[in-house]
Amino acid sequence: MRPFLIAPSILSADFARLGSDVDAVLDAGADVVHFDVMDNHYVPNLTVGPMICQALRDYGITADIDVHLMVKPVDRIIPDFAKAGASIITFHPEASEHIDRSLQVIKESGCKAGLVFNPATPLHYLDHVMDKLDVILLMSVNPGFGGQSFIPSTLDKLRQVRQRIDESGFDIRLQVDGGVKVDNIADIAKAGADMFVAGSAIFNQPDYKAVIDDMRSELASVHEA
Ligand SMILES: O=C(CO)[C@@H](O)[C@H](O)COP(=O)(O)O
Repeated sequence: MRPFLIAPSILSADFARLGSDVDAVLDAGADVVHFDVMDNHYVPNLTVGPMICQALRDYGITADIDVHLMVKPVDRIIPDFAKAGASIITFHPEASEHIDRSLQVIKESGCKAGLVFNPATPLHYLDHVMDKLDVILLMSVNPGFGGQSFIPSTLDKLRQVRQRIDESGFDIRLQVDGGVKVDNIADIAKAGADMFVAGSAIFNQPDYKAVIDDMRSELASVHEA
């Protein structure tokens, strides 16, 4: 099994000092920066664009930046994020007119590509694109806001996607996002996730390292089992 990755969501970071807050969470042991892009159209909230991604790179952030596009339309913003330093770009299939083309635009921009499934989005969108995916992200809350509770039916959906990935033989990360905490991360990992996005659970605590260490101990018990 591949190493588990912890990806703090900047949605819960301190935007007034974003560079140093992202630096702090990486120093505390996070692996990847999860960058939530909301457009007040596809989701009812508005966050950040490519300029802020570029600002993090200019500040000196070298970790992978995982851009989760909650925007519609999808394609025209992809090259801007790639130029701004994105490492991974994921989008919601129902927000794209041409899923295969959006994946191709991401790959041609030099980034890893992924599809994101809301709690009620069916998995059939995976049917013809497994060979083009580096990441599958299952939302365990409805997108738009941090601090919501994990939707338990996500565990079954994770098991289904884990089986599809294993049967496909492709090298695809299975990411989960929403309500991920120290006390549920082990169950989420047992269901098949290997990349964990957590916003409020990390950024709302004073000691980021303590939370990330606790998450890693929970995850270690899954590897050992
Ligand atoms: O994309 C989203 C919400 O749309 C997430 O990344 C949240 O930001 C996760 O926040 P927590 O549930 O971990 O607080």
